[in-house]
Amino acid sequence: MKAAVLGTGSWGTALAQVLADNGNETVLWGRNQQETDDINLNHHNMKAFPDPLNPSLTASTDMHCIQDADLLLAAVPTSAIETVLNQAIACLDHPVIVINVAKGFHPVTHERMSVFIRRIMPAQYVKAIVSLIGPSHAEEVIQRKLTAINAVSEDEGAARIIQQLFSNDYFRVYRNTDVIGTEIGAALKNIMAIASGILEGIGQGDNARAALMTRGLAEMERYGVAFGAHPETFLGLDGVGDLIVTCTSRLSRNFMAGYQIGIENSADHFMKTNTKTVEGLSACRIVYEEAKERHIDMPITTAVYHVLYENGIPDQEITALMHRDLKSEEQR
Ligand SMILES: NC(=O)C1=CN([C@@H]2O[C@H](COP(=O)(O)OP(=O)(O)OC[C@H]3O[C@@H](n4cnc5c(N)ncnc54)[C@H](O)[C@@H]3O)[C@@H](O)[C@H]2O)C=CC1
Ligand SMILES: O=C(CO)COP(=O)(O)O
Repeated sequence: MKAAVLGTGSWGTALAQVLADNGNETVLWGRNQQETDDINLNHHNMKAFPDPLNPSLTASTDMHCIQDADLLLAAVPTSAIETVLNQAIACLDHPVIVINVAKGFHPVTHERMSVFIRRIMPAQYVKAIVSLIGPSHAEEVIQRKLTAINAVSEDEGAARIIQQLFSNDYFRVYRNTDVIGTEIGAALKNIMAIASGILEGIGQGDNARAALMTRGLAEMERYGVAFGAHPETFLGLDGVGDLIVTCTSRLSRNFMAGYQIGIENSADHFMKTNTKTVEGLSACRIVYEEAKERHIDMPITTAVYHVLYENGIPDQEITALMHRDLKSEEQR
């Protein structure tokens, strides 16, 4: 198989290395010449990692590098995916399996990533769409540390191909057909990771984090089910799995965003200065708006929304959450 990976960021580079480790010819497309030179000449992507890369990886800033690929893996943030896929479409002349790894929603239409990709990719260029999502810090995958993730598609044959293609000694791929539940789980856990970082930043402890993760999971499931997800999906890699890895780790940019906001007891400075990919910021806005319209009870998302977008004070939002009407709380 020849694979083309769009994006020379941390996740694109790490997944390209998994493909290269498995013997696939793999090229990365990126917009930054310095990064593609670093990959081609030094077998490094210093902007993303200090670790050396599989030397068989190549990179290019010319989108024509995707032309003979069997597989197109989009590894750019949700905010950039439309621009980048449109550039890719202009260079395609044959059908490919499209893999999405972004966790979030289209910033304007609020579509899940696979829905958005299906809408903008001309049907004659799409063999299948698969989301490859799960608890997976790129910093660990690049060091070939053990990771398990889901290949998600309604097309079980395509999910099976992706499962075989990526699985190896350190990377184990499961399959799931609940596209709605997995994509919603992978997006909403970023909101909970921001909340978890806030708790850490304001000096709360393990009890608070356990409560947040448990109630956060209930919220993710409630939202997902309202959109047609299977509730059991949220007990899998794209629910509780990804929730654990991001709510408890300083490798998570969403957690670290929350941590800074918690320390400062305000999101003001962070929102004005952040340049990193923190998908939970736009996911929070989108989920807040969608939940409001559909009357889905999302107390943690609402509190994070107040902090990020309405100058809410983190410790006051937490006090308000603790004083919610007890009668409305279910047992779990
Ligand atoms: N880093 C990780 O551990 C994981 C990331 N993801 C998801 O993967 C997606 C990408 O994340 P990362 O690779 O970590 O982000 P990153 O910030 O490390 O890299 C993003 C890449 O996209 C490129 N890019 C951004 N805007 C662009 C534009 N307008 N045109 C062309 N290229 C553009 C950047 O140049 C960079 O190469 C996100 O949705 C993230 O949630 C999912 C699982 C793990
Ligand atoms: O999705 C991830 C791990 O599964 C990466 O999390 P962050 O985007 O918060 O770094």
